Amino acid sequence: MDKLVIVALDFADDFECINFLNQFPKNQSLFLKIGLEMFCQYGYPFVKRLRERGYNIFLDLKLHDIPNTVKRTCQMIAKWDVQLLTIHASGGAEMIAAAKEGLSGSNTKLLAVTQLTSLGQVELSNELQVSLPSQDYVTRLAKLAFNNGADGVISSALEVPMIKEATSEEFLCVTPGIRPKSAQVGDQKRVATPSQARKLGSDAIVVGRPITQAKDEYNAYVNIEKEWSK
Ligand SMILES: O=c1ccn([C@@H]2O[C@H](COP(=O)(O)O)[C@@H](O)[C@H]2O)c(=O)[nH]1
Repeated sequence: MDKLVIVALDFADDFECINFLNQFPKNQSLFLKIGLEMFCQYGYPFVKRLRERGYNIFLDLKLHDIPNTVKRTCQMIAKWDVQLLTIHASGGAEMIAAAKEGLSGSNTKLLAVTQLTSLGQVELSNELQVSLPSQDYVTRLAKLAFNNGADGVISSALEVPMIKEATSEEFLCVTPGIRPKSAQVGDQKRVATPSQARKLGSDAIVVGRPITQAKDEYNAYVNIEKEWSK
Protein backbone atom coordinates (compact mmCIF):
# COMPACT_ATOMS: atom_id res chain seq x y z
CA MET A 1 0.00 0.00 0.00
CA ASP A 2 1.37 3.45 -0.90
CA LYS A 3 1.76 5.83 1.99
CA LEU A 4 -1.56 7.63 1.87
CA VAL A 5 -3.61 10.40 3.37
CA ILE A 6 -7.19 9.11 3.53
CA VAL A 7 -9.80 11.86 3.85
CA ALA A 8 -12.77 11.07 6.11
CA LEU A 9 -15.89 12.36 4.34
CA ASP A 10 -17.86 13.19 7.48
CA PHE A 11 -20.32 15.72 6.06
CA ALA A 12 -23.93 16.60 6.80
CA ASP A 13 -25.04 15.69 3.27
CA ASP A 14 -23.84 14.74 -0.22
CA PHE A 15 -24.10 18.33 -1.45
CA GLU A 16 -21.47 19.48 1.07
CA CYS A 17 -19.39 16.46 0.24
CA ILE A 18 -19.38 16.96 -3.52
CA ASN A 19 -18.64 20.68 -3.07
CA PHE A 20 -15.65 19.67 -0.99
CA LEU A 21 -14.40 17.24 -3.64
CA ASN A 22 -14.86 19.78 -6.42
CA GLN A 23 -12.11 21.94 -4.88
CA PHE A 24 -9.50 19.37 -5.87
CA PRO A 25 -7.88 19.34 -9.32
CA LYS A 26 -9.69 16.93 -11.68
CA ASN A 27 -6.67 14.61 -12.00
CA GLN A 28 -5.95 14.51 -8.25
CA SER A 29 -6.02 10.93 -7.02
CA LEU A 30 -7.80 10.77 -3.67
CA PHE A 31 -8.45 8.02 -1.14
CA LEU A 32 -11.76 8.73 0.58
CA LYS A 33 -13.31 7.24 3.69
CA ILE A 34 -17.07 6.80 3.69
CA GLY A 35 -18.24 6.33 7.26
CA LEU A 36 -21.55 5.75 8.95
CA GLU A 37 -22.74 9.35 8.59
CA MET A 38 -22.79 9.33 4.79
CA PHE A 39 -23.45 5.63 4.33
CA CYS A 40 -26.59 5.68 6.49
CA GLN A 41 -27.97 8.53 4.38
CA TYR A 42 -26.97 7.47 0.90
CA GLY A 43 -25.94 3.80 1.02
CA TYR A 44 -24.35 1.91 -1.86
CA PRO A 45 -25.41 4.38 -4.65
CA PHE A 46 -23.13 6.97 -3.02
CA VAL A 47 -20.22 4.52 -2.87
CA LYS A 48 -20.81 3.66 -6.56
CA ARG A 49 -20.95 7.34 -7.54
CA LEU A 50 -17.57 8.03 -5.95
CA ARG A 51 -16.01 4.87 -7.41
CA GLU A 52 -17.25 5.97 -10.85
CA ARG A 53 -15.47 9.30 -10.33
CA GLY A 54 -12.26 7.29 -9.91
CA TYR A 55 -11.73 7.65 -6.16
CA ASN A 56 -10.36 4.86 -4.00
CA ILE A 57 -12.78 4.04 -1.22
CA PHE A 58 -12.31 3.03 2.39
CA LEU A 59 -15.75 1.89 3.58
CA ASP A 60 -15.61 2.41 7.34
CA LEU A 61 -18.66 0.47 8.54
CA LYS A 62 -16.94 -1.09 11.59
CA LEU A 63 -19.00 -4.27 11.34
CA HIS A 64 -19.55 -6.02 14.68
CA ASP A 65 -22.10 -8.85 14.79
CA ILE A 66 -22.30 -12.63 14.87
CA PRO A 67 -20.00 -14.37 12.37
CA ASN A 68 -22.78 -15.49 10.00
CA THR A 69 -24.24 -11.97 9.70
CA VAL A 70 -20.82 -10.41 9.16
CA LYS A 71 -19.85 -13.01 6.56
CA ARG A 72 -23.05 -12.46 4.55
CA THR A 73 -22.66 -8.69 4.75
CA CYS A 74 -19.07 -8.97 3.54
CA GLN A 75 -20.20 -11.18 0.64
CA MET A 76 -22.42 -8.31 -0.47
CA ILE A 77 -19.72 -5.65 -0.01
CA ALA A 78 -17.24 -7.85 -1.92
CA LYS A 79 -19.19 -6.94 -5.10
CA TRP A 80 -18.75 -3.20 -4.55
CA ASP A 81 -15.09 -2.91 -5.53
CA VAL A 82 -14.05 -0.86 -2.49
CA GLN A 83 -10.41 -0.91 -1.43
CA LEU A 84 -10.76 -1.09 2.37
CA LEU A 85 -13.46 -2.25 4.80
CA THR A 86 -13.52 -2.19 8.61
CA ILE A 87 -14.83 -4.58 11.23
CA HIS A 88 -14.26 -4.48 15.00
CA ALA A 89 -11.51 -6.85 16.16
CA SER A 90 -13.38 -7.25 19.46
CA GLY A 91 -16.01 -9.25 17.52
CA GLY A 92 -13.62 -12.18 18.06
CA ALA A 93 -11.61 -14.71 16.07
CA GLU A 94 -14.55 -16.42 14.40
CA MET A 95 -16.10 -13.13 13.31
CA ILE A 96 -12.83 -11.84 11.84
CA ALA A 97 -12.29 -15.08 9.90
CA ALA A 98 -15.90 -14.99 8.68
CA ALA A 99 -15.46 -11.42 7.39
CA LYS A 100 -12.33 -12.44 5.49
CA GLU A 101 -14.15 -15.44 4.02
CA GLY A 102 -17.03 -13.19 2.96
CA LEU A 103 -14.59 -10.93 1.08
CA SER A 104 -12.82 -13.80 -0.68
CA GLY A 105 -12.51 -13.34 -4.44
CA SER A 106 -12.56 -9.54 -4.07
CA ASN A 107 -9.68 -7.05 -3.83
CA THR A 108 -11.12 -5.45 -0.69
CA LYS A 109 -8.66 -5.40 2.18
CA LEU A 110 -10.02 -6.12 5.64
CA LEU A 111 -9.00 -3.86 8.53
CA ALA A 112 -9.93 -4.56 12.14
CA VAL A 113 -10.48 -1.69 14.57
CA THR A 114 -8.49 -2.34 17.76
CA GLN A 115 -9.32 0.29 20.39
CA LEU A 116 -11.13 3.34 19.04
CA THR A 117 -8.82 6.36 19.04
CA SER A 118 -11.49 8.24 21.01
CA LEU A 119 -10.83 5.92 23.99
CA GLY A 120 -7.87 6.51 26.28
CA GLN A 121 -6.56 4.53 29.22
CA VAL A 122 -9.11 6.07 31.63
CA GLU A 123 -12.11 5.03 29.51
CA LEU A 124 -10.62 1.58 28.92
CA SER A 125 -10.03 0.90 32.62
CA ASN A 126 -12.94 2.75 34.26
CA GLU A 127 -15.78 2.47 31.76
CA LEU A 128 -14.98 -0.75 29.92
CA GLN A 129 -13.28 -2.43 32.88
CA VAL A 130 -10.45 -3.71 30.71
CA SER A 131 -7.57 -4.45 33.05
CA LEU A 132 -4.77 -4.36 30.44
CA PRO A 133 -2.74 -1.25 29.69
CA SER A 134 -4.13 0.29 26.49
CA GLN A 135 -1.05 -0.55 24.39
CA ASP A 136 -1.20 -4.23 25.44
CA TYR A 137 -4.93 -4.37 24.70
CA VAL A 138 -4.39 -2.89 21.24
CA THR A 139 -1.53 -5.29 20.53
CA ARG A 140 -3.60 -8.26 21.69
CA LEU A 141 -6.48 -7.31 19.37
CA ALA A 142 -4.04 -6.70 16.51
CA LYS A 143 -2.59 -10.21 16.98
CA LEU A 144 -6.09 -11.68 17.01
CA ALA A 145 -6.84 -9.86 13.74
CA PHE A 146 -3.53 -10.97 12.19
CA ASN A 147 -4.00 -14.62 13.20
CA ASN A 148 -7.49 -14.71 11.73
CA GLY A 149 -6.78 -13.33 8.29
CA ALA A 150 -7.27 -9.55 8.52
CA ASP A 151 -4.98 -7.50 6.27
CA GLY A 152 -4.38 -4.87 8.90
CA VAL A 153 -5.74 -2.81 11.74
CA ILE A 154 -7.00 0.59 12.72
CA SER A 155 -5.11 1.94 15.71
CA SER A 156 -3.51 5.12 16.92
CA ALA A 157 -0.16 5.91 15.30
CA LEU A 158 1.36 5.62 18.78
CA GLU A 159 0.85 1.83 18.75
CA VAL A 160 2.21 1.10 15.26
CA PRO A 161 5.75 -0.01 16.27
CA MET A 162 4.34 -2.49 18.82
CA ILE A 163 1.76 -3.85 16.36
CA LYS A 164 4.31 -4.34 13.58
CA GLU A 165 6.65 -6.10 16.00
CA ALA A 166 3.90 -8.43 17.25
CA THR A 167 2.56 -9.23 13.76
CA SER A 168 4.51 -8.42 10.61
CA GLU A 169 5.97 -5.36 8.86
CA GLU A 170 3.48 -6.04 6.03
CA PHE A 171 0.45 -6.00 8.35
CA LEU A 172 -1.24 -2.69 7.56
CA CYS A 173 -1.55 -0.03 10.24
CA VAL A 174 -4.04 2.64 9.22
CA THR A 175 -4.19 5.41 11.77
CA PRO A 176 -6.89 8.00 12.49
CA GLY A 177 -6.62 10.41 15.44
CA ILE A 178 -4.33 12.62 13.36
CA ARG A 179 -3.95 16.19 14.52
CA PRO A 180 -1.52 18.72 13.06
CA LYS A 181 0.00 20.84 15.85
CA SER A 182 -2.47 23.73 15.50
CA ALA A 183 -5.64 21.58 15.22
CA GLN A 184 -8.26 21.01 17.90
CA VAL A 185 -8.15 17.52 19.39
CA GLY A 186 -11.94 17.29 19.96
CA ASP A 187 -13.17 13.82 20.95
CA GLN A 188 -9.94 12.02 19.99
CA LYS A 189 -7.74 10.75 22.84
CA ARG A 190 -4.79 8.92 21.28
CA VAL A 191 -3.48 11.42 18.74
CA ALA A 192 -0.37 12.04 16.66
CA THR A 193 0.71 14.65 14.13
CA PRO A 194 1.14 13.59 10.47
CA SER A 195 4.94 13.63 10.80
CA GLN A 196 4.86 11.61 14.04
CA ALA A 197 2.63 9.05 12.32
CA ARG A 198 5.11 8.83 9.46
CA LYS A 199 8.06 8.33 11.83
CA LEU A 200 6.16 5.70 13.82
CA GLY A 201 5.54 3.68 10.63
CA SER A 202 1.82 4.19 9.85
CA ASP A 203 0.93 2.88 6.40
CA ALA A 204 -1.82 5.46 5.94
CA ILE A 205 -3.32 8.25 8.00
CA VAL A 206 -7.03 9.05 8.19
CA VAL A 207 -7.88 12.73 8.54
CA GLY A 208 -11.34 14.24 8.87
CA ARG A 209 -12.06 17.51 10.66
CA PRO A 210 -8.57 19.06 10.39
CA ILE A 211 -9.30 19.10 6.63
CA THR A 212 -13.09 19.16 6.28
CA GLN A 213 -13.64 21.86 8.90
CA ALA A 214 -10.69 24.03 7.90
CA LYS A 215 -11.36 27.51 6.45
CA ASP A 216 -9.44 26.53 3.33
CA GLU A 217 -10.06 22.79 3.03
CA TYR A 218 -7.90 22.19 -0.04
CA ASN A 219 -4.96 24.01 1.49
CA ALA A 220 -5.36 22.05 4.73
CA TYR A 221 -5.18 18.80 2.73
CA VAL A 222 -2.08 19.96 0.86
CA ASN A 223 -0.31 20.96 4.09
CA ILE A 224 -1.11 17.68 5.83
CA GLU A 225 -0.02 15.70 2.79
CA LYS A 226 3.26 17.70 2.74
CA GLU A 227 3.93 17.11 6.45
CA TRP A 228 3.08 13.40 6.08
CA SER A 229 5.28 12.77 3.06
CA LYS A 230 8.37 14.70 4.25
O1 LIG B 1 -10.50 4.30 16.01
C1 LIG B 1 -11.03 4.99 15.12
C2 LIG B 1 -11.66 4.45 14.04
C3 LIG B 1 -12.20 5.28 13.08
N1 LIG B 1 -12.11 6.62 13.18
C4 LIG B 1 -12.70 7.45 12.11
O2 LIG B 1 -11.71 8.29 11.52
C5 LIG B 1 -12.20 9.59 11.29
C6 LIG B 1 -11.39 10.58 12.07
O3 LIG B 1 -11.94 11.86 11.93
P1 LIG B 1 -11.32 13.16 12.61
O4 LIG B 1 -12.32 14.22 12.28
O5 LIG B 1 -9.98 13.38 11.95
O6 LIG B 1 -11.20 12.93 14.08
C7 LIG B 1 -13.69 9.58 11.68
O7 LIG B 1 -14.43 9.37 10.50
C8 LIG B 1 -13.83 8.36 12.58
O8 LIG B 1 -15.07 7.73 12.43
C9 LIG B 1 -11.48 7.16 14.26
O9 LIG B 1 -11.38 8.41 14.40
N2 LIG B 1 -10.94 6.34 15.19
